[in-house]
Amino acid sequence: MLITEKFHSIQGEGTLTGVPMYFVRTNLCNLRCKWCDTTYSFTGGTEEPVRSLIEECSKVWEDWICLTGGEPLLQRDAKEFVSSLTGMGKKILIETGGSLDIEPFTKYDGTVIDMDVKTPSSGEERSLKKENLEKLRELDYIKMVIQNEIDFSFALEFLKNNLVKCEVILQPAWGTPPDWLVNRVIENRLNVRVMLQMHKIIYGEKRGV
Ligand SMILES: C[S@@+](CC[C@H](N)C(=O)[O-])C[C@H]1O[C@@H](n2cnc3c(N)ncnc32)[C@H](O)[C@@H]1O
Ligand SMILES: Nc1nc2[nH]cc(C(=O)O)c2c(=O)[nH]1
Ligand code: SF4
Ligand SMILES: [Mg+2]
Repeated sequence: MLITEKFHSIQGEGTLTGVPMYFVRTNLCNLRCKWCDTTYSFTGGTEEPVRSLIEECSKVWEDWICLTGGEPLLQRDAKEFVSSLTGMGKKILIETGGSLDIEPFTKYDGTVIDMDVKTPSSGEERSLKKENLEKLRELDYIKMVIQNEIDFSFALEFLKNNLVKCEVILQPAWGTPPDWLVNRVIENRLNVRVMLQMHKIIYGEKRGV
């Protein structure tokens, strides 16, 4: 697998926020979100044999591995990585942009999928693989990054037009006032969760945290 970085931290986003995890960040992404905070994963990277990555991850003290990127589903060995480690009892949170087929990764009990539905401010709002919506399980969740009123309206429309079985998280694009988003959710009586990127609140905008 082509790797950008690996580090120990707590999960900073989504329903598992606060849970200690070992992060494996793969290199390369097929999307180019305008506000992407991880553009350093677009180039470079170090090729690491999947077998040695599996061995390394099987030995970490954390119950959870966070497989992120870049776009981790682009990696040919991602399935082997997930099937081997879940087979050994590790749990894996997979962060994906939503444009690639998630089905192979929903077959394992030990996985949770965090799937973005890209909003207009990303410039990638047409990238969603729609079939993925039916494949999400109850424990998975959808994340929409909200930067402005257009994104919020997009989220409203999306939730009106799609039957979503799992939790929906609205995450302010970093720098967007969270109180604005919370007020919009309340005004619209939206049953979603608003969550911030806690690792950036704790450490600031840094790599490897
Ligand atoms: C860096 S991406 C990597 C995984 C995958 N490519 C994806 O987009 O889900 C991890 C998460 O960070 C979010 N993210 C990236 N830049 C952000 C920003 N500036 N503000 C808020 N969330 C951001 C993405 O939307 C995604 O949910
Ligand atoms: N602590 C921490 N939590 C995260 N959750 C998703 C991340 C990501 O960049 O994919 C991330 C990250 O970079 N750090
Ligand atoms: S899909 Fe994820 S890694 Fe790729 S550009 Fe968008 S936020 Fe960044
Ligand atoms: Mg990040």
